[in-house]
Parts: sequence; structure tokens; C-alpha cells
Amino acid sequence: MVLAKSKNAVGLGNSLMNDRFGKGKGADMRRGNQQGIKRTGQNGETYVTNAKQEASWVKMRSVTEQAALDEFLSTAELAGTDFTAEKMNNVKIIHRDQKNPYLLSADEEKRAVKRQNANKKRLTVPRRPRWDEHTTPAQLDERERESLLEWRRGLAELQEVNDLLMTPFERNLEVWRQLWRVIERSDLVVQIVDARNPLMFRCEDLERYVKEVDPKKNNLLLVNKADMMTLEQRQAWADYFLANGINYKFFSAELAKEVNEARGLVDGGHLQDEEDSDEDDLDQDQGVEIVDELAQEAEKLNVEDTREQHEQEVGEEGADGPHHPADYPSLSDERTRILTTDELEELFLENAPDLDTGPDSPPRKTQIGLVGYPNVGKSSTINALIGAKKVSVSATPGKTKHFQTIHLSDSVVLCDCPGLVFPNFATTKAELVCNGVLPIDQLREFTGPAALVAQRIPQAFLEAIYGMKIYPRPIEEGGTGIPTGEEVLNAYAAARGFSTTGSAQPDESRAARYVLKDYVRGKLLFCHPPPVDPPIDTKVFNRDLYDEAHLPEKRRAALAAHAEALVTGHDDSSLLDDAELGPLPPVQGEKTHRLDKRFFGPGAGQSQMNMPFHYKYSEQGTVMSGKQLSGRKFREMVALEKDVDPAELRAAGKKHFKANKKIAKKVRSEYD
Ligand SMILES: Nc1nc2c(ncn2[C@@H]2O[C@H](COP(=O)(O)OP(=O)(O)OP(=O)(O)O)[C@@H](O)[C@H]2O)c(=O)[nH]1
Repeated sequence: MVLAKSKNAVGLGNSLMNDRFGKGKGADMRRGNQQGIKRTGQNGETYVTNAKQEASWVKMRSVTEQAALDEFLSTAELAGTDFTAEKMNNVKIIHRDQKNPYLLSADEEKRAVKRQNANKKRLTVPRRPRWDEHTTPAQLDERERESLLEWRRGLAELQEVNDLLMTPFERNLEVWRQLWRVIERSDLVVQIVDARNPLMFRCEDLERYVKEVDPKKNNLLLVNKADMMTLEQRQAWADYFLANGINYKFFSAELAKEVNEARGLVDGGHLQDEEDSDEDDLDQDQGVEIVDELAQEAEKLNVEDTREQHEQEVGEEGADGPHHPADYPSLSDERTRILTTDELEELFLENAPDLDTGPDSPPRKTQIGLVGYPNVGKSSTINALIGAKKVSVSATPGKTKHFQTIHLSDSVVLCDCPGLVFPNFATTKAELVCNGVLPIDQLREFTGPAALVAQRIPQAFLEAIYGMKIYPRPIEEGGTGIPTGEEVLNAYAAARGFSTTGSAQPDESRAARYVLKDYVRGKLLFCHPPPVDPPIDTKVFNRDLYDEAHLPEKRRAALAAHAEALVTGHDDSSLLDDAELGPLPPVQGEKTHRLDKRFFGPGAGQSQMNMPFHYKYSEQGTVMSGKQLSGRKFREMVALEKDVDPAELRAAGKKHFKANKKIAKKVRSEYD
């Protein structure tokens, strides 16, 4: 019997033949010698292997995913030889493409985490080889290649022998060279991490490496996006960081930006509005007043947090306790404080070692290196610090490619390193997508990440935020009581009218892109608890994130109006349409009512002081005590009042500043 050879056979021989001599590949290969070779991986991701003589800007492309052949070829390139010689030297293929586990069961995950913990110490960053004034550039180049090769072999072995899944860590020598330079020149290395999963983004070995380069250098963990956390969550993480001796601070580039914007709006508004300056001069003062007020409210944020905490702690006894910030000395809780930009700058100087410039050397500025994964908010942090837009900010991972220096003041220089993915363990690729490490637009396998979203975000909140109805399989028919990823995507696709061409089925893949981006962006919010013993229940940890305060303004208004319509009997389901996403199907009444009860009933959710601008206001007759109104929310409200898209309002920005300001005032007076 002759066995047909599998069409899908993917041995090295096949890979080589296909790659070298497959249709149209020869030319690619030749081009690759000059330009680097762009490839498409098994999961649809693209990546590039470096050719030897590339221009440096080409070399800076991130190389994070490599299949067998590419790993083999670039290993050969790094080793300064071609692949034939490498093969003859009997170098074995050191890395197979990672498995793509769908999702792990609780037991599997436990086992995986155990294996990860046992091997944690082996997660290293590559070291720059030693060099001195006698080392020639060519020698250094060769040593650096060797060092990277050794490092990659070690990690590949770690993965293979222990069956561990790793982040698609950076393999491009040029990117690591940027990091080495940033570390060498920095007095303080600030690792920026995403507050939703700080440990996933923290590289412990980087801290060790910083100390190895010079024991006088210091490390700081900056937990950015802290606006996404509740005070309780910050407390839990603060306890963990302190217990583990981690030098950390909370920050929010987004909040800092809003304060900057509020200030800039006034300045910019004056400049732009010269032509109608005689309209009413009084307005300028009022504008300044509004912004001053906003800024003051932002400054009060941490005090408010502290007060709230104090009131919780003292309970009834302290009901008529102190009311002035200065009356809370014991609660000036530095542990959970979200720093302002001024405080952050001060902190940089405090944490940097004393500069040993010597009597003859000129005084120099303190160098602060900013390092972190793509998308954790390095550019946003820098923008917030310089208070003006100098670095372009994007929601697409991997924008900053070369490190840049920014002279922040007479005493501080910031050094922004390209976003790079450090080697770290991951349980699943789905987790990597949800953490924003793998780009969503290039995603083919979306069921795993969608399942994580469905598991983490309560059904009722998903329904409320998207104004849709999810139909999970009933428990008696084998359902779990929690919708599957597919069920969520189906509901979303149906609500938005996304259907596949031809078969007119719900377009889950398109729905997945929206839902997953909302998750990465934090519209669908989930924060990981610190890994403590006994473990913290993630549902309890996150429960305060799914209340009415966390719904976008428009949805809140629409739902409230709809609830009222139900009471008065004038049901208008069009109120539930989302202007950004298109109309929803009709007949939402019963669902909304149920949601209102579940979410918006008395005591159903506690508001959190995690946004900068807050004051009491009422909406649709509901008093929402202690809610905050950020600059963005404020814009949304004005947009709602003017019946325009908030994005439009923002774009119009300074031009219509005065007109908007009047509306803003009106809205505020109505809601105050
Ligand atoms: N909610 C919230 N979002 C933030 C914060 N900081 C940054 N973001 C958002 O996170 C995304 C990524 O921010 P960037 O500043 O571009 O991130 P980066 O680390 O510089 O990314 P690379 O340039 O790719 O290295 C953007 O959509 C920001 O708006 C924050 O403090 N809070």
C-alpha cells in the first residue's frame, strides 16, 4: 500500500524547499539578502529576519515570532555564517513554533504556573558583552551577536525541555542594542507596566541587569494606567509590592494628559479665538475658572480616595470626622497615591543616585531611562511629562522604534527606549492577545481571547455596554451559566449587523476585533489580582468595575432614558442605538429593565474615585453621588447636549472653545 504524503507536512526539508524554491520565493530570497525577509507565520502574523547588511532603520523592525526555518536562518545569520555551514556544524534547530493551546483548565493552569515559577530565574535579558577602549567595533559587533545567540539558545532550551509557553519575546539584536544603550546611560531605569497585569509586564531580570551594569543605578516600577484600578485594587497591589520589596509608584498618563489638556484648552483657546475676542471677554475668565477648578479637582483625587478609605475604616464612629485634607495625616497614603506629573518628576530625581561628576567634569543632567512593553504607555507618560505633544501616541503596539532623548528640564533628561517584549512565561496565546502583546489586526485565532473576555466580563455588563442580548446555552442543556466567547461574538455581530458575505452568518471575526480592542483599551475592564496566598477571587477583586459609573456616558443616558420610558409606557428602543456602532435590533425593553435592576439598583455598585475630576451631578433624575467627570466625559456630555460625536467635538477643539465652554457651563449648572 502506498501512503499518500500529507500535504501539511512541515519538516525542515519541506520548509527549506518551499521557502527557497517555492513559487515566487526565489526572488524573495534574493531580495532578502539585501532587505531582510518578510514572512507570514502559521497564525497569520508577519515577521522579518535580518539580512546582514541592512540599513539600521530596517533592522529595527521587531522580530518576535519565528518558525523553525526562520529561527534556523537567523541563528545562522547571528552566528555569522550561512545556514549550510550551520547545518554541517550540526547545530540543531533550537526552537519549534509554540503550541497554540486554546484555553487551559484550572488544573492545567495550576501546573503551568508551577512550572513557570520553578524556572522563573532563567528568564533573562541578553547581556551586552564586556568591552573597553581596546575593543574594535567589529569585535564588539561579533561578541554581541554571540551573546544574543547564546541567550536565544538558552531560552529555546528552557521552552522545549519544560514545555513552557513564552511571550513572543524580542529577538532582534538591534532592539536589544537600544536597550543596552538606554541602560548604560541612565541613572534611574523606570520600567513602565500596565496596571491591569503588572507582573506580566515586569521583567525582574532587567532590574538585576541594571544593577550589574552599575550598582549605583536604580530601578523603579511605574504602574501606569492606574486610573483603570479601584482604590481597593491599588491597595492590594501596594501590599504585594511592599511585601516583595518592589520600588513602585502608581501613575496615570491619561489622567495627567486630561489635566494638561484642561490647562492647554484655556491657553490654546485664547490664542485661537482672537477673531471673536470682542465677543465677551468675561468668557476667558470663566474659562480659566473652569479649568482651574478641574485642575484642583484632579489634585484632590488622592485626597478624596484617602477620605473615602478613612470613612470606610472609621465607619459609623467617624461619621462626623474631619473634612479637610489636612485632617487626614495618618491617611496621606503614599502607597496607593496616583502621582501627578510634578510629583513624578520629583520622584525621578529622588530615586536617581547622586551624580558623581567629579571636580573637573562638567555638571550633567540626571538621565532617566523609560523601558517597557509596547503599548504600556511610555509615549503617553512622556507626553504627560512634557505637557505638550512631542512623541506620537498610538494604540498600535510597537510605534517607538529608536530610543530618543527628551530634555525635560535643566536637571532631567528622559530616554525613551523602543517598546520591547521581554521573555516571560504566558499560559496561553489568548492571554497575550488580551494583554495587548499580540496585535489584534493580525489575529486569525480569536476564539481563545474571546473566551477569556466572556469569562472575565460579566454577561450583564457586556449586554449593558453594547446594548445587546447574549443567549448563553441554558444550564439544563449543558451550559455553564457563563456565555462562551462565541456566544458573545454572535450577539455582538447580530446587534451590529455584522454578517459574513455569502452565507450571511454573524461575522464573529469582525466582532472579535471590536470586542478585543475594547478589552485591550480598557473599555471592557479587568484587572488581575496580585498572586498571594490564599489567592484573591478575581470576581470579587473586579466586582466594582462593572457598575453604572463604568459605562460610557452615552450608554448611561440611553439606558436611563429607556428605563424611564418603560415606566411612562413610552418605549423608544432607538434610544439604545449606539451612534458609533449603528442601530440595535428592537425589543430590548425587558432586558434593559433587568439590567437596570441588577446594575443600577440601590447599592448595586460602589463608585470609585479613580478619575480626576469629580463632582456630584444628577442625570435623568438619578442622583449619582461621588461620581467623577473627567475631561473626556465632560466632552461627551457636551457632545450629547449638542448632539454631535465627541470625536468631532474634540477635533473642533480650540476653534469652538468659547461656544463649547458656554454649553459646558450650561450642562454643569444643570447637573450640579
Ligand atoms: N486609561 C489609560 N490609558 C492609557 C494610559 N497611558 C496610555 N494609555 C493608552 O494606552 C495606549 C498606548 O499608549 P502609548 O503611550 O502609545 O504606549 P507606548 O508604550 O509608548 O507604546 P509603543 O510606542 O508602542 O512602545 C494608548 O491608546 C493610550 O491612550 C493611562 O494612564 N490610562
